Amino acid sequence: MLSTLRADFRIIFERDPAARNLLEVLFCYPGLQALLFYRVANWLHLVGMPFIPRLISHIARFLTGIEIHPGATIGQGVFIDHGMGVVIGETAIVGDYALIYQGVTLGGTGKESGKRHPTLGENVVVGAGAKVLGNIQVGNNVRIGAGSVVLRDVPSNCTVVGIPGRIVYRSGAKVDPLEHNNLPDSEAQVIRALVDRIEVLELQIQALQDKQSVSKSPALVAATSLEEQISHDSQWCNLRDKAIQEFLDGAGI
Ligand SMILES: CC(=O)SCCNC(=O)CCNC(=O)[C@H](O)C(C)(C)COP(=O)(O)OP(=O)(O)OC[C@H]1O[C@@H](n2cnc3c(N)ncnc32)[C@H](O)[C@@H]1OP(=O)(O)O
Ligand SMILES: N[C@@H](CO)C(=O)O
Repeated sequence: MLSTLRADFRIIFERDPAARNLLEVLFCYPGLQALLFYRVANWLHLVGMPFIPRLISHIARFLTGIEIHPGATIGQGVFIDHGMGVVIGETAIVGDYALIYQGVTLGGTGKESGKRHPTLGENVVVGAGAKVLGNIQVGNNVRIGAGSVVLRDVPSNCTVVGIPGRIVYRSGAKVDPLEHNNLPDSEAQVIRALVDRIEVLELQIQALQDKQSVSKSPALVAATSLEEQISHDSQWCNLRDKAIQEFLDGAGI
């Protein structure tokens, strides 16, 4: 416990260029004061004392503007700078040496029960006003930009910014939000569409040609000429029958 308190105290000088001396840090850093209250409340919470831990947390919030549920788990050397408006939920876990600025919420989405608050790895920076919501895992050395809303797991060594939070740096390398290597190739798409269209037109032309060649097939030609022949023959028969009939009529037969 003592080493944790020492780390909570010392880290302020390392992390805050504005920190001048011991007195200033002890009396003018609400983050440190809230953590001191939390450490007592958390100990009482863990030994199963009812009500008092919540009361301590409530008094701490009144004095510092920082609300840390006694059930939260907070590592050593955590620095809550400025602090006003910070809310850390009951099942949140904050790894060692996190730096948390004012207005940060480590909260639930309102849709989960049980473990419903985030888990932050070690050495995480959460910028002013950022909201980290839900039972998500934020890896070590992650930096969350001021004003971000993080709703999904973040791997270690990343920088996340925006709403919803998106990774802009991963292990020191810039992440292209447009992922240019995965962009759709519009020219290739147009060419593909044209090739497809040409294939369809070719098939249609082929079908027309087939139809034409079928209509000119020898069988059809033969059939057509036979039909013509039959028609011609039947016309001739009609004429012949008519002539015979006229002859018979003329002969009075
Ligand atoms: C009184 C007081 O001072 S209170 C203290 C308040 N300060 C804070 O809360 C600090 C919080 N820190 C931040 O938000 C910082 O910008 C960090 C931690 C995100 C910077 O992390 P880095 O890994 O160094 O990222 P870097 O600065 O290179 O920015 C990366 C990209 O994210 C953008 N970016 C950085 N911060 C933010 C943000 N909060 N919101 C949106 N975009 C951001 C940058 O513009 C940059 O975009 P680009 O690549 O298109 O140029
Ligand atoms: N306390 C930090 C952020 O405000 C600084 O002075 O830079």
